[in-house]
Amino acid sequence: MLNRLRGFMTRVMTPLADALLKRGVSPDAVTIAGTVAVVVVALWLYPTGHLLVATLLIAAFALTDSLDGVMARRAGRSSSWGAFLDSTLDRLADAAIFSGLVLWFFGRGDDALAGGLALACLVLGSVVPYARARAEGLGMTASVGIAERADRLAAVLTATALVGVGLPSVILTVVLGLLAVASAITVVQRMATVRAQVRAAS
Ligand SMILES: CCCCCCCC/C=C\CCCCCCCC(=O)OC[C@H](COP(=O)(O)O[C@@H]1[C@H](O)[C@H](OP(=O)(O)O)[C@@H](O)[C@H](O)[C@H]1O)OC(=O)CCCCCCC/C=C\CCCCCCCC
Ligand SMILES: Nc1ccn([C@@H]2O[C@H](COP(=O)(O)O)[C@@H](O)[C@H]2O)c(=O)n1
Ligand SMILES: [Mg+2]
Ligand SMILES: [Mg+2]
Repeated sequence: MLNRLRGFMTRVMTPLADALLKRGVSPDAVTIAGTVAVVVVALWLYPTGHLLVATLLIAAFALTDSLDGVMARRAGRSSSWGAFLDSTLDRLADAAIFSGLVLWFFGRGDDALAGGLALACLVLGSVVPYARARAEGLGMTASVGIAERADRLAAVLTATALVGVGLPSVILTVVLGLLAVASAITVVQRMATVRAQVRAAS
């Protein structure tokens, strides 16, 4: 759903992208720095219970995933390497965010249900992009579904921030549950679209 905001994000990010390019910063550097920042914050501040600060930092750093692509396109430097690096490091960032929540809930957060649901989001959320990557590797497409990456991040980050400002933690439990279900549906949607393409080709 949020993928529709790509055009808007490009317009918002363009001045910053141009300024960074002018200073000699490469898209790859932004991809790597943004991922390292998300991973460090998620695995450090979530397990220690700093839910609000961690979420605000992660949301800011996660936006570098829009920035790097804008930079690559503005500089005419979009490359297969860049696409591979971007997608691979996205998986690390996603894994760190949900792992940080798992560590919190099974640690001092002391909520096994929320921890289990965060774990389900971690696993199902890694199958969603795998299905797309495998489809694309086989010459098909599968970039469909109700819970693509930007949707998953927006949902979990918003709910975590709300709990971080003091709202009941059941909000995050419910959102994690819905997100796990939405991720599973997205996997099924991607399998269905690949199956349809295979059938149409045979
Ligand atoms: C009480 C306090 C409340 C405060 C709440 C704060 C919480 C924060 C809430 C929301 C923040 C959302 C952050 C979301 C960041 C998303 C980043 C992102 O994914 O953007 C880039 C992305 C590009 O996608 P890629 O093609 O690089 O990625 C592909 C994707 O990962 C696929 O995964 P799959 O879908 O399959 O699971 C992979 O398969 C594929 O391999 C991979 O390549 O997407 C976009 O560009 C889409 C638009 C993103 C929209 C983000 C919305 C952000 C909302 C507000 C922004 C405000 C702007 C401020 C800018 C300030 C700049 C100076
Ligand atoms: N270091 C990078 C990062 C990205 N790219 C190119 O941008 C595309 C992804 O754009 P997003 O707006 O979705 O981040 C990616 O497929 C590459 O073509 C790049 O070249 N180098
Ligand atoms: Mg990117
Ligand atoms: Mg990306």
